[in-house]
Amino acid sequence: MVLAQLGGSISRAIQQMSNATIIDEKVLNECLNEITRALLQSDVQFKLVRDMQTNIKKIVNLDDLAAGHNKRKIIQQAIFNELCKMLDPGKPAFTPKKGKTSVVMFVGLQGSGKTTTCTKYAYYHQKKGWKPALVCADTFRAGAFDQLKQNATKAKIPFYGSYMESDPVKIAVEGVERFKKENCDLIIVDTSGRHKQEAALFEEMRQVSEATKPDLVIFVMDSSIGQAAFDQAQAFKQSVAVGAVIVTKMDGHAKGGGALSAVAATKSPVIFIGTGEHMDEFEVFDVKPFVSRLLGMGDWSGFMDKIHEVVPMDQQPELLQKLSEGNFTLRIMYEQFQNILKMGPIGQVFSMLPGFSAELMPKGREKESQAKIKRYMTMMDSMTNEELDSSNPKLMNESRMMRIARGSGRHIREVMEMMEEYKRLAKIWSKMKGLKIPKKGEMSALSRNMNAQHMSKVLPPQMLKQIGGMGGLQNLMKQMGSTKDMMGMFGGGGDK
Ligand SMILES: Nc1nc2c(ncn2[C@@H]2O[C@H](COP(=O)(O)OP(=O)(O)OP(=O)(O)O)[C@@H](O)[C@H]2O)c(=O)[nH]1
Repeated sequence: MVLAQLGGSISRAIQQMSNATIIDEKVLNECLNEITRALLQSDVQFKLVRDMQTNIKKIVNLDDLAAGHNKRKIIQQAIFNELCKMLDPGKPAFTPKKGKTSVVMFVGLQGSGKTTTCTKYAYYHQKKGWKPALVCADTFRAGAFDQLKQNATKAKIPFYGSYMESDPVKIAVEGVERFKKENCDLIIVDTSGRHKQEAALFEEMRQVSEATKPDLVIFVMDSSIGQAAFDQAQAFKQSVAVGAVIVTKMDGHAKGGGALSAVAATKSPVIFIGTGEHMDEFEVFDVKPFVSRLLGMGDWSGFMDKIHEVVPMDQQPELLQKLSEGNFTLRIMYEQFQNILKMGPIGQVFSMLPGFSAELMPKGREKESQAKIKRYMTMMDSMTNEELDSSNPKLMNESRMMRIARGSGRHIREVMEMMEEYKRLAKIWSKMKGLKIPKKGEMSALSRNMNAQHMSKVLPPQMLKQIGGMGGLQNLMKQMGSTKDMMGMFGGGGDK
């Protein structure tokens, strides 16, 4: 999970606040100071952090919060909203349409990860049914074409470039023309990342842009530069119409928060983040689900998208039906683990599950988590059908656990640990009972289908009263426009 340290610090600050018997000015200030320290450590600009603190204190007027209301949830919601505001540029980015040819030009400084990111972007869309192609118009860096060619070949994506031609504009125009003729619907042009002088670099970008008329220019930047991203993003924006940003190397640096907030301040939307060197270590950046995952509140709709992506179509209706019945058996957990092992970087998937805190899956510990999942599955392979399909927690007594431990060559302590994990997950998923889950391709329907009745099952009763009961909830949902965000905000069925 990216920004695990930042997310963990914020979640801990909120948790400590909620452990206080009375949440007064002092307790709130301590919580906010903790969050301020974490944000500054993530290199978020001081002014942005100060404004956030001021806004939260304005919103959360403790005197107005009558005793008994869920102050923690309300403060968490205020923190959630302010973090979203900090990361949201308030401007959507162009999104390519399948079947309609789009030309996307990548710009960014050498070392930012641009060439790798071009291929990740192409690969991501290829998996979603686009017909992408890559054009290497970086004639400055020797080896740029070879690198793009190697990446493209590995990802089985058509590419165009030249060892002979030195004019980047010529190569770009030829490449775009050729792939238009081949009916590619997403033509990606990689440009030079370095020149002797910056002016020459910006001039070349302008010429390539002039000649290829891209539908979207994506600026790629390395998150390790932190808040300095503001100046760099502004500089590129002044020379070519940057329409979106991809922030790379979010897996390696603690300064990612600074980079993300700085880019938002330039009003350029971040559309993806790079989370590693591999092709699938590439995540859509959507502010609310990102902040929701950061705070360990999960990202239900993102997880459902993943389920649709990896669960075989014929298994989906039955699995989703069982989940919506809130009947989370060990067999479902086993099937989930099988799917999760197929879904790609575990940290990315787990962070979408409500209740899996950001720190639970820090980068580099995925291997350990993967091994744990496999151990759990080995133990479940020694279970009977009755044990796998039962939702009666009392069924699993000591002698059964002894038998399972012996059968799987594990210690009974490990079986007990697995059962504890199962009970925790079952509790989280039980809150999803009755959730209407749309079919594949209608994920946005999740927000339409999840009407107030379902939401009222997930929200804490005091919160429902606070909102003004069912009527107030319907009204709030209309304002929110999308209940999937609300799911994230109210913990998405998290077990807190
Ligand atoms: N850890 C990590 N490494 C990354 C990420 N994105 C790119 N890289 C690595 O960063 C290094 C530089 O990436 P390149 O794709 O060569 O990008 P570049 O240096 O900007 O080269 P040009 O685009 O040709 O200017 C390579 O080793 C990549 O594997 C990321 O999200 N995480």
